[in-house]
Amino acid sequence: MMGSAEVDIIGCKSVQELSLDSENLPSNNYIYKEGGVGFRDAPLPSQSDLHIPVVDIGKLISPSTSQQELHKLHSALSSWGLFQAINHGMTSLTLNKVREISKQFFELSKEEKQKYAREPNGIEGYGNDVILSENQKLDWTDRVYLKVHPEHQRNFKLFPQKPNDFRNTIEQYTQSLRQLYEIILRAVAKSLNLEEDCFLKECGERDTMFMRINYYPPCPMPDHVLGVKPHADGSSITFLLQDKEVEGLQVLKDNQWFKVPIIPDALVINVGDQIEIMSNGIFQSPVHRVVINEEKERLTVAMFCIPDSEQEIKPVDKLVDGTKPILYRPVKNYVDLYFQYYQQGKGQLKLPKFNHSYVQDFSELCEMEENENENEIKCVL
Ligand SMILES: O=C(O)CCC(=O)C(=O)O
Ligand SMILES: [Fe+2]
Repeated sequence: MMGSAEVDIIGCKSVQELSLDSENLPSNNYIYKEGGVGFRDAPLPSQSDLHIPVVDIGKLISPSTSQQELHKLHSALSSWGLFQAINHGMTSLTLNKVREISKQFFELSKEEKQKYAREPNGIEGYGNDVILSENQKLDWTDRVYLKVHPEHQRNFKLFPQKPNDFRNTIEQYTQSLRQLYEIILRAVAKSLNLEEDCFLKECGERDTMFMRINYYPPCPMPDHVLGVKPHADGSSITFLLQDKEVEGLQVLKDNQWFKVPIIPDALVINVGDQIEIMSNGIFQSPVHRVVINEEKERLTVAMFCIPDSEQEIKPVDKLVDGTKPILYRPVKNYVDLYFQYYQQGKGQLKLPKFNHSYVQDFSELCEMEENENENEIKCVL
């Protein structure tokens, strides 16, 4: 762990700094030899008769149109695990403001940004991948990761004070997404013919929201370096505000990567592993990755909704019967396990399934967690 000089050096630099050093190509830790042109050539779903579904939130909540929109939502989540939400109540002005203050933060000097740096054992703040081993593959991205909900748990020491309107903008954005979170979780439950507050209750009262600003500097080797390696999110649901101009997000469907197109005022909403568990696999958290650009930087803002860590997450009773056997084991504090796994560069955490080889993986993980409490591996951004 952390032994080699090379790893230590990479660890000190932001990806932003690495990208400015035009003399040097990215080090091996960033390179996927097998990458090749396929990385960036993923088709847009529309070129293959498939579409990433668009759901109109206004229609979803209006009694005269909700049935039809619920149907779309159900079909979107069961086929892709994600959709683009339009007419969600936030104006382009609001969304652009969120993009702008995020971009302005990354334009600050290194010293200013460092004031909000993640502590070595912490998870929140400004930084990039935690390096745990020499062979770990690294993501070509710098991040700001902050707990934004509930308000009293915000760690203001790590909230940028510059640009001046950073905090206010994030405050308002969080409030809007909080409302949208409730709307979406209700709709997801209704689309499965469950009580509408079913998933909200399952997520517990002390659920949290973490915001992650992802900044992807240009990269001279875009066919062999990834902005974010393939993963599914450990959340209940995730909201993603994409860059308005630069593509990068890809989603895996039927073993093929597809680009997620840019709709400037839409939010990409995907289910995370914890809704996959609660829905007993009817909705599966999509595997996605980020490719990068040779000339252009890209900036996105993700908001992860996380169930109460004390809450036992399990398939809801009504989705289990003789014809639909229970697929997942109950789990608490899934996100902690998820981060440990991801950080070790093991890729995607296998969900705690019954009757499946995954179970073994998962119990190993639980043991790992118990053994490592003293020597805690703290994670990412
Ligand atoms: O930046 C993106 O397009 C996606 C980022 C992402 O998948 C994540 O932060 O989990
Ligand atoms: Fe993600």
